[in-house]
Amino acid sequence: MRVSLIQLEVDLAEPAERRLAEAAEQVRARTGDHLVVLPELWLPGGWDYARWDADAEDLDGPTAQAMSAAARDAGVWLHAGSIVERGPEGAHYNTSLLFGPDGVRRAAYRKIHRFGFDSGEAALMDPGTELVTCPTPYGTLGLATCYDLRFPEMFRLLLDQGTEVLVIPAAWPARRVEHWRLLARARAVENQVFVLACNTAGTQADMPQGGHSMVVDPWGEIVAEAGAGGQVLTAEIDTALVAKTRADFPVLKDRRLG
Ligand SMILES: NC(=O)CCC(=O)C(=O)O
Repeated sequence: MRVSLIQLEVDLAEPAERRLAEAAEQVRARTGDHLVVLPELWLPGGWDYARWDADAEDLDGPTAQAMSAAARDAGVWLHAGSIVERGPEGAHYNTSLLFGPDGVRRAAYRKIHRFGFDSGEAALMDPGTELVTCPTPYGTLGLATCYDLRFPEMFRLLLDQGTEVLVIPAAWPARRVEHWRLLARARAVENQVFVLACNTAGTQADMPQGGHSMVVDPWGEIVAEAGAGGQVLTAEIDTALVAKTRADFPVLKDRRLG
């Protein structure tokens, strides 16, 4: 399958409507791809906490509607990155959305691990509680978001739910970009899955973003990697490699602790 990771250079000085229209245009331009991925919180910004309450939307709000239409127009599976979801009773979630090529929402994942050590996201967002996987014609996708990448136990659980391709949108800063590169490969190697890790570029709320979106195969090889700036990273991947890797090097059969 052909995948494209749209590493958006998020400029929060730009009006949100323009950023939404531009992102939708970039998705529409990916006709011919099978799966397109956008980063975490690319519309409200991953680090501009002050905007989150005002920018919160419901699951069928303006971002979801624009992304649904773009997925349908392009005829692609679209992981639309994440929104600030306005949940029931004043709750807020960092929720990623997956649309099928018909524009129908197939999955919504509320980020489980919140970043900030009692401030920022950890203080302002509520934690998700459910793992999310979604079957597609190209294999089962397992959804995770940014900071989740640091919690390997989550990925074992996603593996046990059939994940073959992990899709991980992020707003990961430049100062820890080597952690990002290392952990994306580690999650691929230890679970023998493809990892599609789509980061943001640019600077948000004085926090330079790391870029370096990556497509990693189940052997841990980097199939494609972006630079630091805004970029569309496209790669061909063969998801049959998941079963082949697990058969040729059956390390997962030696698990003893669950
Ligand atoms: N948006 C995030 O989850 C940031 C995570 C991060 O900066 C880190 O894990 O380091």
